[in-house]
Amino acid sequence: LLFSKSRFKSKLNPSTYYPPSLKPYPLVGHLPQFLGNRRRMADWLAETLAAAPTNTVTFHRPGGVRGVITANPANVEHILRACFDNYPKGARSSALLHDFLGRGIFNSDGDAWRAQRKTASFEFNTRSLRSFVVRCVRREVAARLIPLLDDAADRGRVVDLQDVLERFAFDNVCQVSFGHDPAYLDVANPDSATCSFAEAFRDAADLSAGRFRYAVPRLWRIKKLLGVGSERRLGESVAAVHAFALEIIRSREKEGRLAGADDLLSRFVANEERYSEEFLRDIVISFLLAGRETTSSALSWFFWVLSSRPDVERRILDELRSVGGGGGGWGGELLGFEELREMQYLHAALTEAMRLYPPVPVNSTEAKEDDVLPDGTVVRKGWFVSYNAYAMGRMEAVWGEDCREYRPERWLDGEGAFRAESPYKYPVFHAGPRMCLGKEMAYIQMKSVAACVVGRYVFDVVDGSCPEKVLSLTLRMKDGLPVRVRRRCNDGSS
Ligand code: HEM
Repeated sequence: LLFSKSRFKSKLNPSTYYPPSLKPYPLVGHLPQFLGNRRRMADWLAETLAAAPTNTVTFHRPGGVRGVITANPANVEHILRACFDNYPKGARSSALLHDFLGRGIFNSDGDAWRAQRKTASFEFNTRSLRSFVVRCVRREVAARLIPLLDDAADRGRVVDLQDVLERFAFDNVCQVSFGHDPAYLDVANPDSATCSFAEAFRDAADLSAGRFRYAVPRLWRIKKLLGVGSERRLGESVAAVHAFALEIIRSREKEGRLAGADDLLSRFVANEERYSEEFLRDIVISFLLAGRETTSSALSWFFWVLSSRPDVERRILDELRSVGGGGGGWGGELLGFEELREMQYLHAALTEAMRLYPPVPVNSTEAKEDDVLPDGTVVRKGWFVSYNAYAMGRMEAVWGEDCREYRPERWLDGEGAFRAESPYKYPVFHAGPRMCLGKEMAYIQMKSVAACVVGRYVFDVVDGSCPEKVLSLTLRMKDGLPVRVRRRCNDGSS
């Protein structure tokens, strides 16, 4: 009896139970399973977590480093809120990202994080920043996005929509963060300084993220010491990004806060607190990283999902007409904040796309002390503890039997108004004290772009099969999203 009881307990306790396909190997832990599934990592992890008794699995890395990945909302709440102090980003992640992000808000814990969070959350919540964001987005849509898509429609050109959206987001977040317009979407008039900054930024982000994927954890340190390979390239791109950011900071400090300058850097410079150049550089780089690929990832997946859902597109068009059609047209006009706020169905359609394709698919912390998660999973000091937002969107236990279906209606109440869910069930924007500061800004940007684009154009996706996913800091499409662009007819039909 005792024997069978302990067997039963170990099956229920995910810290000791492994399904046959997930038995760790001596010395190398789960590395063979990770390597075997590297091309479909996101879906493999989602399947593995769905099959686990409490949607939580303990993983072994080579060298015995262990960690827990969960898709269980009670565990997520425990990590992100109830025991927040026990789950900082931790020394490992901080070391991997330090060259690029320094002590910026994304890469700091404790008092350094708290101080930045306090100032930044005050600024992010001001009405003047919100109107500044709306102005920047409208300008970028009118002056660059529409001309680019009109040109593609006139010439019947195929465009990589993911690339277009990433360029759009980069311009936008640079303007909001430090009042600089890199004109990266202005593909017809490339400015070499801008391109090299944007490309150095992209390389620095990709190569820093690559450090997390080393099978031999400290190999990158040896490469850095020797100045070879990816570490040499990382050093060069980080130096270029830092130099560019410092140049802007110095000129801003000289000018002080310019009359009417609403960007985040000017606001930090104008603060009574005197911040060092390094502090300002790190925080600005963190903002750029936060806003650069997140909204573009969300919009790329949204447009891909929409390409096979004319019913959802029709409802967005109806809503557009009801809020902003002006002269009775089908929208596509540049909407203001109030009109965007009224677009509850569009809000739901974007939120639902991010449930299935969260821009930040996985997020990790490091346990400061031993702990037990609400589902009984044992966590040891120093282990990584991650939640997997991608898997959570595909969990029957969280969203019900239709969890894999794209259904914006699940976010609407009987009156058609958007109804938010618990952030622990939907941690797409993180949750608890470190919740995303740019959520409102992101929705303004995404809704403006989606409203304008759906109202004016029809995209024919060149290859209709599901794009291959790249699981990095953000969920990108490996080969982009090539589309043919057509102008929508005046009556809204395609
Ligand atoms: C769809 C778009 C976005 C999504 C899904 C998203 C999601 C997230 C997530 C998951 C985190 C937690 C990351 C971590 O702790 O490692 C985060 C943090 C953050 N986000 Fe966003 N984000 C989005 C857009 C933005 C934008 C446009 C900004 C503005 C610059 C922004 C600013 C921030 C900041 C400053 C933090 C750090 C908060 C802290 O650590 O206290 N985000 N976001």
